[in-house]
Amino acid sequence: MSSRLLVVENVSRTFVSAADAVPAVRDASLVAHAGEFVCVFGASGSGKSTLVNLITGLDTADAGRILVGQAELGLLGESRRARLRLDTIGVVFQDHNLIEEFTALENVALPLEATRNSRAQCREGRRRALEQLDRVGLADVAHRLPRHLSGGQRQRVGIARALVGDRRVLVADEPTGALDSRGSRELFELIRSLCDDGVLAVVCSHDPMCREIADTVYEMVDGRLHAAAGVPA
Ligand SMILES: Nc1ncnc2c1ncn2[C@@H]1O[C@H](COP(=O)(O)OP(=O)(O)OP(=O)(O)O)[C@@H](O)[C@H]1O
Repeated sequence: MSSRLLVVENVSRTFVSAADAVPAVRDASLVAHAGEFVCVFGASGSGKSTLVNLITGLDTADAGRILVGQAELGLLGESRRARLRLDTIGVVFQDHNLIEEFTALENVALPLEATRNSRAQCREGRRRALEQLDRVGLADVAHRLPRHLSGGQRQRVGIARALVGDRRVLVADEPTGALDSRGSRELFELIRSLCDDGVLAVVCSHDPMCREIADTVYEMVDGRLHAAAGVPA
């Protein structure tokens, strides 16, 4: 397999309040490569969203280390972690989080416009956004508002937005939670084809279809990550 893009090494995260301490992620480790489809399979409350937040630098670990490419997240300040999300790692959630007043194209172009100001740069951003929409099979609905798209199409727009700007790592938290089984299969197959194209996808899901289609499967149980039986980690 090709280059190592993500390393999670003995990572833990406990939420402490006055009343109690919840160990949401406990001593979790995984290694993943460009072109790999990794499924983190687990029940509700097992710690998947916490892991997603740690991998994407939206939250910080109490122990252990996480490397995305060459960057060690624990050594980066908030603004450099935000930069990493713009350059390398994109996130998709169950709720697509699109801006309802913006077209599909405008939504996808948004991450690029955060760092590009001139008109020429904006035009270039739109061109690259259209390229990403084409990659997820939605070039023909680029000018539609999210409310005129199906649930599956909205998730595809979310994936295009997560990858625009040549980001190579896609992290998804229950991306098919709001889709029927056909829509779920189509979305997982899209993610599969993006991986075949070199993207690393880490998909947290409790959908058994995700396990079937992934290259590597981890199970998350009470915050602990286990390589699923019979699957090389
Ligand atoms: N900010 C927080 N403060 C306190 N406890 C939290 C916080 N976030 C998560 N938890 C707790 O950590 C544990 C893991 O939650 P997490 O959301 O990561 O699980 P999950 O597998 O993503 O579940 P779901 O699919 O239902 O979102 C749960 O017991 C949850 O209540």
